[in-house]
Amino acid sequence: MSGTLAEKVWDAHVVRKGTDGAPDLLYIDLHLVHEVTSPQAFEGLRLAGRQVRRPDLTIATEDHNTPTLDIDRPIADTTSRTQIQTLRNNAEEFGVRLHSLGDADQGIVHVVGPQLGLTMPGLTVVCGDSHTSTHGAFGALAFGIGTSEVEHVLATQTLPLAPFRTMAINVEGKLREGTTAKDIILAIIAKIGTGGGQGYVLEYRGEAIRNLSMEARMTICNMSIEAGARAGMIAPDETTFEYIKGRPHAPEGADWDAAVEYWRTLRSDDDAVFDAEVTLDADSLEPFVTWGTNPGQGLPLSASVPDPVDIADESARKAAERALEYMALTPGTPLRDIAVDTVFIGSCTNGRIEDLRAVAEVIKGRKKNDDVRVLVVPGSARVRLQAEAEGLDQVFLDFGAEWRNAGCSMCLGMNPDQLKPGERAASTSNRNFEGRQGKGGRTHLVSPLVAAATAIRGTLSAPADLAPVAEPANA
Ligand SMILES: CC(C)[C@H](C(=O)O)[C@@H](O)C(=O)O
Ligand code: SF4
Repeated sequence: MSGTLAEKVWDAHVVRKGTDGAPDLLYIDLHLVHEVTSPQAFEGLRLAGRQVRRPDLTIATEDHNTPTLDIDRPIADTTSRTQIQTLRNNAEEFGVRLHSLGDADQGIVHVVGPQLGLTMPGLTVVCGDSHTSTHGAFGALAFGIGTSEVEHVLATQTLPLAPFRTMAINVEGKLREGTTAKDIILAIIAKIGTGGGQGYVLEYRGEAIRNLSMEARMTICNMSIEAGARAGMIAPDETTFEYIKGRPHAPEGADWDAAVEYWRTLRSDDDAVFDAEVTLDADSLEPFVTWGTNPGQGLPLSASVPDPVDIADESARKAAERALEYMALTPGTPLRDIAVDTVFIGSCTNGRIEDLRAVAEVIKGRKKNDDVRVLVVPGSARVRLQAEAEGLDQVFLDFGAEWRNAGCSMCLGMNPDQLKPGERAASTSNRNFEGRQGKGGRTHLVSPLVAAATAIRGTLSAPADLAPVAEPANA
């Protein structure tokens, strides 16, 4: 029977089929855990006298509450310290592997899983975190779950899941220079809206997707949730296999060959029917930035702040009015004229080594704008080590940026890295809700390339807006 990628992975994991509209019970292959959504789940186990059913399929890391400075000192903030200590206690009590601050494999949960080779095609992956959709880039069915579901998975390694609908997102053509995966996903969300993916598992397909690296594919799947989707997926291919091969948890020898043979079957059949289809043209795509307070309020960088008067739909108009007021923006202002005081480069959307390389390439030999504070926060300690091995840290420091330790950091400001009221950031993260990066802070979501150029010019900019670096006279 022909099916979509998502249906194939789902069907391979049904432990018990639901009848009369009841959810199917699915087997879970990988459970990722962090400090924010796990304390009550472990407490639930403790109260019920239960164990973690499969500690070998469960892995925890510290990310949201970790400081990015002075990580060898006790965490100053009491709430964060308690949160992290609780995870450490739980991991020890229940025998769960934990990568703590200071460990080379600590980092944002969605950066750590793929990096260790734990995230693989065809797996079901869950985590008490909405951006678990990131792992779908490998052809895994990856869902964010709530704390009570975390407890259920800890106790049983299964999860009852309601049926989903499928949406194909076809991104055809070739990306132009200066346009990236981030621009693709921001454009998709602007097109279908923050509720456009509700109830769906999205499958990103087409030439532009096939040409993307794994890291870029993760950027896209990461933000599926910002379109309201249950999950986002991309069929695995040679790029996927290449990325996984040789990683600490990747299969080896005959197991590798068998795995790849199976992984090759994980694609939507040519005659598979999707419940919905959307198409985006990569050829005409420009760098995209958000102007509002949800990830769907985005436009090409060459556009101007929209005038709510021109928005026909009343609720969208009201949302735009409110967003512009919060963002302190005037309709008609060219987006390129918007000055920021902070540039944040990091998060599970764009905190991987490739993102840091892309930024370094743009800023090399230049200085940041005097009025802008630039924070570069690697997505994991490994990314940090790799960047340092490549000398990227020096490029950031010479530029005038701050080079920090790994974690979620200013993506959501659960640690000291926050915007002050009224401050405005260009951020490579995924959410621009009111107060997301600090109370009263204003966020423009951008790609790493736009972040880099903005840090130089001080206003939202793309690398194409930069004057060439002057060659030394004696060169
Ligand atoms: C803290 C966590 C539950 C949350 C999420 O689920 O996404 C966070 O990671 C975020 O990005 O807002
Ligand atoms: S980096 Fe941001 S989006 Fe990703 S898990 Fe952390 S807080 Fe959530």
